[in-house]
Parts: sequence; structure tokens; C-alpha cells
Amino acid sequence: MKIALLGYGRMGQTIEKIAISRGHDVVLKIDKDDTDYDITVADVAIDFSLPSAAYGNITNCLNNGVPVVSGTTGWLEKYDDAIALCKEKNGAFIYASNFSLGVNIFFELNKVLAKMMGNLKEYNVTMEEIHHTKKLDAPSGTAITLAEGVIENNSNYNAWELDTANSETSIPIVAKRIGDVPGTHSINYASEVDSINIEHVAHNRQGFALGAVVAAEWLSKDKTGVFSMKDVLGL
Ligand SMILES: NC(=O)C1=CN([C@@H]2O[C@H](COP(=O)(O)OP(=O)(O)OC[C@H]3O[C@@H](n4cnc5c(N)ncnc54)[C@H](O)[C@@H]3O)[C@@H](O)[C@H]2O)C=CC1
Ligand SMILES: O=C(O)C1=N[C@H](C(=O)O)C[C@H](O)C1
Repeated sequence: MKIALLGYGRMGQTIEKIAISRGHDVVLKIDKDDTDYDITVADVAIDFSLPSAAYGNITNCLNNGVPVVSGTTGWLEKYDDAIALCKEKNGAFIYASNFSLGVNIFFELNKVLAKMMGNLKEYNVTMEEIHHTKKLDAPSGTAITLAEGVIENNSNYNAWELDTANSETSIPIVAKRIGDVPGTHSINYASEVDSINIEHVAHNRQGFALGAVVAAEWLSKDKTGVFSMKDVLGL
């Protein structure tokens, strides 16, 4: 498979190694100063760029009939426009706030726990995410997906807020930036008598990168439409 990497930073470089180890050719490595390139030389594109760049990269792929996988976070105010373009162009697109297998299992665990806690009003939920100091967006895309998982499955909550919640129905997400932490997410339900805590800890970026390459392999096999990692992993 011929892969275009849109964004050649920490994730782009990790994805390149994994893609090559799985027998793929990386035919384009596009970073911030590359404006003049032909995306159609690739069978599939993988975008891990910046919140400000992701939408332009995705629309370029969809407008040129190239299936695109995006893991960039912090651009989701334009997600519905990307979906509409994908449908209009009969294209293929996957966005995931987190491509790792472990986090996608954690997403499902979070939903089950949220449902179980729905009738237990004595527990209050809080979330925490910890990432490296170079991260541009807060809260993380993964934390937002986790908060949405609680809101969809527990009628005690209808919103999330960064740091402190201003109402009982809002989930506070505390975002910490420390060293080179690849990504730690935890969800805590606390009552006066006890607490329940679930946590996912990424040890490095390999899991995110492998998931993105697996998603690109899956998407490039004659798929049209908008998909998620649940589709790829069959969860
Ligand atoms: N969904 C997931 O599983 C994961 C998502 N991420 C997200 O992926 C994104 C990238 O993360 P990192 O690689 O750690 O960041 P990074 O800062 O190391 O790399 C981003 C690269 O994009 C480049 N760039 C800037 N403008 C561009 C443009 N127009 N086209 C292409 N590239 C451009 C930058 O120069 C930089 O080299 C972030 O939004 C991060 O939150 C990171 C890890 C996992
Ligand atoms: O910026 C990162 O590094 C990460 N970003 C993603 C997010 O915002 O959730 C995924 C992962 O946690 C690493």
C-alpha cells in the first residue's frame, strides 16, 4: 500500500516505521512547509498534523478521491463539514481521537461503567488526562470521547468542562501537562464512602501508530463512507 503521511512530527515518524515494518511504501511525507504535492500518488493518507491543519489536509484527500485516516485532535468544530464532504464525494474517512487498541477497549469499559453508575446518585464523576508539555489542545480528544461516552450512557450528566464543573450535571476534566507523558486517562466515581477508578496508561506512541496503520489498511480496501475505530476493530 502506498501511504501519504500528512504531518511528520512525533506521530508521523512513529507511523512511518510501523508502516514500513508491515510492508508498505511511504510515498509522501508532508509537513508544514510542503504545499505543492500530488496526493493522488497515495492509496491512502494518514493525517497526524495540527488542529489548524487537519481539516485542510482531510478535504484535500477527499476532493482528490484518496481515503483518509485522521488522528489529529482539536479540530472537531469542522467534523460535520468533513462528513458532509466525504458523503458528497463518495469518499472514505476515519477519524479517531485515539487509535490504540487498549484505549478503544477502555472506551467500551467506560460506557459500561457509566451505565452501571446511572442509578447511583451518591457518586460524582471526574476525569483526568495527562500528556506531554508539547500538546497544543486541552482537554485531549480522548478525554472528550470518554466524557461523551459517560453523557450518552448516564442521564446524570449532560456536558463536560475543562478543570472545574459549574453544575452538578457537568463532568470536570482536569488536563495536566508533564514532561514527555504519551497519554494517561482516568475516570473516577467518588462517594463519601469509597471511589471507583479506571485508568488507561500509554507507555509510548506505538499503540496509536499501529492502530492508525491498521485503520489505513482496512479503509483502503474498497470502503466508502465515514467510519470509526469500532468498525475497524469489530468492537
Ligand atoms: N488519535 C490518536 O491516536 C493520536 C492523536 N494524536 C494527535 O495527533 C496530532 C499530532 O501529534 P504529534 O505527532 O505528537 O504532533 P507533532 O507536533 O509532533 O507533529 C505535528 C506535525 O505536523 C506538522 N504540520 C504543521 N502544519 C502542517 C500541515 N499543513 N500539513 C502537514 N503537517 C503539518 C508540524 O510541523 C509537525 O511536524 C495532535 O493533534 C495529537 O493530539 C497524537 C497521538 C495519538
Ligand atoms: O497529543 C497527544 O500526544 C495525544 N493526543 C490524543 C488525544 O488528544 O487524545 C491521543 C493520545 O492521548 C496522545
